[in-house]
Formats: sequence, structure tokens, C-alpha cells
Amino acid sequence: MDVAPKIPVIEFSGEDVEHGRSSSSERWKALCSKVREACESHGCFVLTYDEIPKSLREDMLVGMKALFDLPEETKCKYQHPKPYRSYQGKCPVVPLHESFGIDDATRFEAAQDFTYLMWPQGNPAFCEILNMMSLKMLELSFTILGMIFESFGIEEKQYEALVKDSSSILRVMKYRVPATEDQNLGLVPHTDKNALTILCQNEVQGLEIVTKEGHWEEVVVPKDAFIVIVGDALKAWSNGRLVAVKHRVVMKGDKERYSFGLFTLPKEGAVIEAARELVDSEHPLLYRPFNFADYFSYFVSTLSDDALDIYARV
Ligand SMILES: O=C(O)CCC(=O)C(=O)O
Ligand SMILES: [Fe+2]
Repeated sequence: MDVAPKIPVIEFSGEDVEHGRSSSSERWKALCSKVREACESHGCFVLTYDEIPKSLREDMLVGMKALFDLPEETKCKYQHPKPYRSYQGKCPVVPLHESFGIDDATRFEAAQDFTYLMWPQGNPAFCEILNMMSLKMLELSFTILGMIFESFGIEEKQYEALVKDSSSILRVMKYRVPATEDQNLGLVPHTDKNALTILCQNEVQGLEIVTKEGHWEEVVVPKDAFIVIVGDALKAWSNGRLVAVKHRVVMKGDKERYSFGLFTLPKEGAVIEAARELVDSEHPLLYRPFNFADYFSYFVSTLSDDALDIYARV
């Protein structure tokens, strides 16, 4: 019996990125291909990357624990008009899950507004951590997008706008241990709607993806690694060459899971259009150009599993 190929594990360093970009060395080209191939075959990969210090990740997880330990009424103060930002907790569909989404935490003031709301006396250390982590993860996200474009042989000018027109959401999440009467579903199956997601978690596993063969498979994430996930916007941009992989979280064991993710997404008003280089007679255009914000609103109003196909398929 065929065994489904394992989720690729890719390793690169800050030095690889720095030298690779300027020298276009064989090693760099091979790394870019690996990243693209993982996104084509699995829609995700596990990444180890030394440029984001382990101590920063640990500080982030410690700070998150203190955040989720705040009283419910304090956490509920975080309300936002846009979906997937406001504090979410005790939702009947996913009662194990709690989350906050902070827009552009790469701006110090945005991180600060959030921490002042949660800790009126201030929490400058956690504010700094949120801001620093977002900046580093956004930079990594742009690096990965650049690697994908480069590997497709697409000129930098063609994707400059895509990167320039990006913003980000930092989502921080907690999953409690299911009680005996609870289901163990932490997060419902979904594809991410944004372009690229980078996730990081504590030692508690639980993320699962749907393989090409249609089976759920656990993503075993080594300590200190990241998971990179392709979203709908990147799938459409790549004319369907990259897979927006469906994933969910299932809780097992007796330890709480904490995770955080940097979601890179097209800015307000940005239009997603397939790269010209990726449309040809063998690969006819799959998705019409669409305004990302309109697509996102469509998804929120329907919560359809196949939102991208229904909304934009030619
Ligand atoms: O907590 C996780 O690891 C997954 C989170 C996720 O998929 C999401 O927020 O879109
Ligand atoms: Fe997700």
C-alpha cells in the first residue's frame, strides 16, 4: 500500500537568506524549489529557521499564557468591527478554542493599544514581544513568498506590488483540554483565506491537514519549528498551482495547547489576479481577478467550505 508522502521539513538560516538573495547560489535555488514544491504538493511545510530566536518564542508563549489567564471580562474588552479579531472564547462550535487577532502588530502602537487594553497599568515587555515577533514573522513571510516567486521564475517587479500591498494579523490562540463531555475538535476544518500563514505552537501537537488522498494527517511539529500554510489568496494568485490545504485542530492528551500565527493578507482594496507567467494553454486561468476584501466578506457571510471556487472560479 502506498504511504502518503510526509509533510516536507525544510531548514534554512538567516545566512542562507542573506547570501542566497544576492548570490543566487545553487543552494539557494534548491531551497526555493523545495519551498515551492512543498506548497504545490502539500500546501504546507514544517520550517526550522534560526533567525527568530528561541528565547523570543518562549517569551511569547509565556506572555500568551498570562494573557489567557486574565479574567473573562477583561478579555471580552477586546472587540473589533472586523471578523476574526475580537476576543473569541466559549464559542459553542469550538468550545476549547480562545483567540485574539491583532491587526498590524508590526506597528508598535498597534501592539501597545492591545496590551494597554488588556493591562491598563501597561505590559511593556509583552508589547515589545508581540511587536518584535510580528516583525520577524512578517519578514519571514515575505522571504518565503519571494522564494516561491523566484522559483516560478517570476521577476521581482511582478510581485513587488503583491508584497507591498500586504498587511498582517497576529492571531494568538489557546485550546483547553477537553472535559469528558466535550468533543475534542479544537478548530473546525478550514482553508486560510489569506495569502500565507506561519504558525508556531507550544509542545502540544494537534494540527491536522487533509492529504491529497483525502485523509486527515497529523502535522508533527518539532519543538522550535514553524508550520507554513498556503492560503486561498496565494492559491488564486498562483493560478491554482499551490494548494490551499484544509486543516483543523484536534485536542488529545491532558495539556493545553497554545499557538500563534502571522497571517499575511492583501491590504484593503488589493485585487488578487493570477500571475501572467502561470497562465498558459496547459494551465488555463482558474480564478477571475477579485478584490480580496470582498472575497473575505463573502466567505464570512457564507462560511462556505468552497468559498474560493464559488466566488471566483472562471
Ligand atoms: O492553532 C493552530 O495551530 C491552527 C490555527 C489555524 O489554523 C487558524 O487560526 O487559522
Ligand atoms: Fe488556519
